[in-house]
Amino acid sequence: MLSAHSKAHVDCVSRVLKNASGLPQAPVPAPILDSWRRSERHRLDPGSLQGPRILDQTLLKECRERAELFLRIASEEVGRLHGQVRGADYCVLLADAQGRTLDYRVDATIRNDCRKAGLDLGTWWSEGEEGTCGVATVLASKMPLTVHKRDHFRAAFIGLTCSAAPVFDPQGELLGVLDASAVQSPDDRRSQTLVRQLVAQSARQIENAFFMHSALGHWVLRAHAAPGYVDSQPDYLFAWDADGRLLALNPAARRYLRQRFGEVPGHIGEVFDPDALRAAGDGVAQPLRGRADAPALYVRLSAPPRQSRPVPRVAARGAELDPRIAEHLRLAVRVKDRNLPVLIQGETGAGKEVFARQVHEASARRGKPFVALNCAAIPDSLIESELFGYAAGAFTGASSKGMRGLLQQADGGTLFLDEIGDMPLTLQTRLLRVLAEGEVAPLGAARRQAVDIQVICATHRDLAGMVADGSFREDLYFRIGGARFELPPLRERSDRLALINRVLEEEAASCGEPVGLSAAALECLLGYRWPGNVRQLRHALRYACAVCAGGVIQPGDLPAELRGERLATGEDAAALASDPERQALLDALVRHRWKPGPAAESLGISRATLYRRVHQHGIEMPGKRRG
Ligand SMILES: Nc1ncnc2c1ncn2[C@@H]1O[C@H](COP(=O)(O)OP(=O)(O)OP(=O)(O)O)[C@@H](O)[C@H]1O
Repeated sequence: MLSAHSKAHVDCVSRVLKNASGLPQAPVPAPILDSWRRSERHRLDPGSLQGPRILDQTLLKECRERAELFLRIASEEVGRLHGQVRGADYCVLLADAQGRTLDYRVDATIRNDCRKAGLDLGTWWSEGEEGTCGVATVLASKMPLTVHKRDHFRAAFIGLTCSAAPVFDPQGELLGVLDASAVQSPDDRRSQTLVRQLVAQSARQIENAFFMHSALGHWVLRAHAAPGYVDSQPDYLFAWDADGRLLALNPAARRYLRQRFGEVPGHIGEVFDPDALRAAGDGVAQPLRGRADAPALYVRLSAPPRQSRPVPRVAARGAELDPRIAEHLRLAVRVKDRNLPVLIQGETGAGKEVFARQVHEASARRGKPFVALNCAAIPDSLIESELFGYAAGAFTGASSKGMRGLLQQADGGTLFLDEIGDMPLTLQTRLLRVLAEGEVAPLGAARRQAVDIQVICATHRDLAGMVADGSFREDLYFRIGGARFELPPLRERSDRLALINRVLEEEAASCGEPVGLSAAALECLLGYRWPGNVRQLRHALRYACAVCAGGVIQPGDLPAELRGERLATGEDAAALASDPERQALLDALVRHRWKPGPAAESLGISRATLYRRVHQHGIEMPGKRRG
C-alpha cells in the first residue's frame, strides 16, 4: 500500500511524462526528465518500493578484483571526500561503469539508516532496473548531476539525495561514478550544489591520479591558464611517448583538443610547436601557445625518468620490529598453540589482519588455511551464508551445488573474524555454538559437520562497552577473548621508518619501477599523526608513487593532509626546506640510513656535533618516540 507521499510522487511522474511538452516549465531539470522518459521506456513502475539489487559476495569480490587498479588509485580520494561530507551525514559510493558499488564509506552512526534506504556496498544501480538515480543517471548522461529526492523515478528512493560525477580514464573511457548520498536533506535542490561540486572535484582528482599512473615512464605536460596553478591543480594533462605519440589525456585536455581540432590529434607535435615544447623545461611554469590559434597555457614539462636513476634509500628492509609488537607476537603464538582464541584490538588500519596472519604463520597451524571475514564489509544478510554455508537448494536463488561456508573452509586452520563488533547478535549466538561444540550446521542441511578451527578476532571497537550496552554477547566476548593484545597505533611505533620503507618498496614494485623518498618528504611522513595508521600510510605512498615525477617523492606529491599538519604546527615547510645546513644534515642522515656515525663522518663533524645540530634543527631521528 503506497503512502500518500509515494502516491503523490507517482501522480506527479505520470502527469509530467504525459504533458511535459505542454508544460511551461518542467518540475525537474532536463537531464532528469530525459531519464524519467528512459525509465518509462524500461517499463519501470514509479510506485515500486523495492530496494536496489545487491551483488552476492562472490560476484562483488570478482568485480572488485577486476576493478583493482581503479579502486586502488581512487581509494585515497574517496576517503578524503567522505571526510569532507561525513559531518553532514553523507555516505560516499564508488561504482564501476556498470553501476555496481565497489567502494563504500559510511559512518557507523548512519550505516543502518543508509542500508534501509538502499545504500550499501554491492548495490547495483542501473537505470534499466532502478530508474532515475544518482549513479545510473550519471552513467547515462556522463556529466555531474544531483538526483534529489523526488527526481528519483521509483518511489523507493524519493527520500534520498544523490550527487554524482563520472570518472574517465586517460583514454576517455568511462571508469565509473563517484557519488555522495544522504538519507535526509532539505527539499530545495539548491541545497546540494556544494556537495555536487565537491564530488565533481574529487572525480577530477581521481582522473588526474589515474592519468599520472598511466603516464609513468612517459613525457608529461601539465598546463593551466594561470601560472600559479600549473603544479598544484593543473587543468590539462597530456602524456606522450618518445616518438611523440599521445598516449594519455585527462578529460579537460581531451575537451581542449576536441574544441580546437575537432578531434583528438595522434601526435603532440600537432598540438604544440616542438621547438616551443623543448623550451618549456622543468623550471618555472612557461607560457606555451598551442597550434590552431589556441590562447597560451602555462605549462611544465616533465621528462620520463631515466631507468638507472639513483634512488635515495633510507633504511634496510627488515629493520627491527617495534618491541611491543614483537612481544605480542611471541605471546599470541604461544596462546594460540594452546588452543586459546586470540583477540586483537587496535585503531582502524593499525595492521590487525597483518598481525593475525603473522600469528597464524608462526603457529603450529602454518601451512593450513587462513580464512578471513570482515564482518563490517558485507551486509548482515550475507554474513550468515558466508560463515555457515548452505545446502543445495536451501533457499530460492541458492546455488544448486550448495556452498561451503568459511567455517568449513577454515577447517584445520585459522578463522580470522575482523570487526567482530559488527556481527549481528543473532549470528553471535550461532557462532558461539560452533565455538563451544566444534560443529557447524549449514543453512538447510540435515546434518551438522565437525570442524576444527582456531579463531582470531579483531576489532577497533570497545567490546567491553558493547557488552555493557547489550549489543555484544557477554559469553561470546569471554570466549573469543582468551588473550587480548592491543596493537599500538602507527604514530607510537618505534619501527615507523622501517615500515615506511617496506610499504614504499611494495607500492613502488606494484607501479613497476623504483621510487625514492626525498628527505623532506620523509620528514613529513615521520612527523604525521597517522589517524588511519598503516592503511593510511599505504594509501598515501600509493598516491605519491602514482603522482610523483622523476621517481623521487617530494612533499608536494603527498596527500594534502600530510603537508597540512606540518604547517598547522607552526613550522614553515618552505623555510625548513630552504635552510641549507638543515638540508645537508638530512641528506647525510638519509644517505647513511640514519646512522649517526657515518653521517657525521661524511659531513666532517663529530657525532656530538651532529647530535647537537640535529637537536637545534628539530630533526626527529627515527626510532625515537615523540615526547
Ligand atoms: N606490518 C605491515 N607491513 C606492511 N603493511 C602493513 C603492515 N601492517 C598493516 N599494513 C597494511 O595496512 C593496511 C591495513 O592493514 P590491516 O587490514 O591488517 O589493518 P586492520 O587493523 O585489520 O584494519 P581494520 O581496522 O580496518 O580492520 C593493509 O594495506 C596492510 O597491507
